[in-house]
Amino acid sequence: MVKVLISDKLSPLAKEIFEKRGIQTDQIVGMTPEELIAKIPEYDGLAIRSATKVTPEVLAAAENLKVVGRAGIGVDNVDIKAATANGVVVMNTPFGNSITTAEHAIAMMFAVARQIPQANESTHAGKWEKSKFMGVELTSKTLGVIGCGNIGAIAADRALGLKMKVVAFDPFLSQERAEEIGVEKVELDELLSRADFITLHTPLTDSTRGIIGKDAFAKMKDGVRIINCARGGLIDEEALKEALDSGKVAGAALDVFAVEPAKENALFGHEKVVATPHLGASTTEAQVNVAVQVAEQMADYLLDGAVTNALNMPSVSAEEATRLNPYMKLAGELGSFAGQLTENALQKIQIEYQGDVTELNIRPLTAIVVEGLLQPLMDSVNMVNAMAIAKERDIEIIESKNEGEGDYHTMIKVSVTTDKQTRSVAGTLFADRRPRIVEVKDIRLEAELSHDMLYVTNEDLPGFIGALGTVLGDAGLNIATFSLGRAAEGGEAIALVSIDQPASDEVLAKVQALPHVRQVKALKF
Ligand SMILES: NC(=O)C1=CN([C@@H]2O[C@H](COP(=O)(O)OP(=O)(O)OC[C@H]3O[C@@H](n4cnc5c(N)ncnc54)[C@H](O)[C@@H]3O)[C@@H](O)[C@H]2O)C=CC1
Ligand SMILES: O=C(O)CCC(=O)C(=O)O
Repeated sequence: MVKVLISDKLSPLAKEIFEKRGIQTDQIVGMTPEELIAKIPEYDGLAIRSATKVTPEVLAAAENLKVVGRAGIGVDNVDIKAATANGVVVMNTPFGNSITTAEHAIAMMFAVARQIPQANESTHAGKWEKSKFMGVELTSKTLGVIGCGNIGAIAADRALGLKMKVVAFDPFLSQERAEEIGVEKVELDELLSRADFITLHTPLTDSTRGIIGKDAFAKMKDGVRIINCARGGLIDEEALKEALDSGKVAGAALDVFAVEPAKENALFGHEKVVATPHLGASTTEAQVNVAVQVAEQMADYLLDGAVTNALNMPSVSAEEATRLNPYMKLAGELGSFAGQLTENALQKIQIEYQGDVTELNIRPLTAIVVEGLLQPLMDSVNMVNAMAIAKERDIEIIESKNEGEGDYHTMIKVSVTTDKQTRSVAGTLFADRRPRIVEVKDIRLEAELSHDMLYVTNEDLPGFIGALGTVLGDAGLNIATFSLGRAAEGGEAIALVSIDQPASDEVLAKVQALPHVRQVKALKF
């Protein structure tokens, strides 16, 4: 039975959805890394928020794990490289909490502009410090948005509604999109020098870590206010403290911290700092959205092979998955066939899609061909990591589509180039949707693959078939199917023989010794 572990606090709807779809689900929150490592081998799926750290060690222990689902956006708590290498799909829910998080950023902007948390505390203490809490208006002020993706764009939209001017820095923001949102696209330095308020909405990556540090503060207006509802590591907290102390920065509203959970931080207790404990996504609506979405996505993948919002796999809808399934089998068989015939270092894989298959999403098909090809070389390859492994090994992959039909209504041809030669194998789906091999080394034949096969190449001369049948019969091997093809009369011929039991090395040696045999190989599918 398929099993999922929920290791963070998620709406109970997630468990309900998993169970309704027949997936056994355990929720264990607050495990230590060691406890998670001990528990994870039991599960096919792991559903998390931000507290669980999916480290290489966790992934190495996760022998049955197929998918990690992040109920939220940021996946900096998941080692995606290690997940890919271990063949684990990583999914997130990119829109479920965007509005909520953008609203939190706007709430934090008001809080820091009017010192609401500080005034609240003072008023509760009976101090009535009316003159202490002089604020600033937002109307007509300039908001600088760093990272204008989903959340940044919503925050910008809300700020425009508050009659602010919005400038945005985002290297991937097009001029058209900026105009559509209603923001002025600027470079970072210009944003820093013009903004009265700055809000951060980028992921934490190597290029964004510490994007707001000493140098950036020096370029800002005096009295600027900073809001961070993205990730703690974007701001150098020491530099921020200095800028707050010097008066350069009038206030900071922080939902996220360099180290979380943040029980201690140099900024805590600072009178100009408003802090919340990573509450950006914490609304009822957002938590329902992300929990439902992650559970549906993970169940779709585990049960039907549909891939949505994966960070390390191409997307495949449930409808596409159904149409793709027979092609996946064909692509896997072609890859595996070519891989078992390949004895030298792979240099190039060419995959040609012809006819009906060109209407489908070919990326997962290519991934599965490459998986099949690499499998004889390594155990740990699967369709999630196959492309990355091929890239690492400098194997060139070329896909091409030819919409017109050839002799078959649909065909996939895989050509493999090694340092010695190029070999190809092609297959189609017949009306029964079962795969058939229709070409090997440009020689036509028609074979359905089975668990144990013999691949024999020989010179096309009389007597070979009888001799081969005798060797197999003498060894007690029953022939299930026998497919033959030849380049030309008397030329190279290929036999693909399906046998009911595997052939021993001794049988293979006897076949190899038959007159006119060039090569014999036992294949497994
Ligand atoms: N506080 C919280 O609870 C939450 C925090 N987040 C954080 O918010 C971040 C943003 O989320 P979304 O807007 O949904 O992501 P997104 O992917 O839609 O947008 C991120 C934007 O940052 C831009 N970007 C990337 N590198 C940049 C750079 N060096 N300089 C400027 N811009 C850069 C990208 O081009 C993209 O447009 C997430 O990565 C996550 O870390 C998300 C949800 C909740
Ligand atoms: O799950 C949470 O509360 C945090 C949300 C978050 O940071 C994200 O979605 O990136």
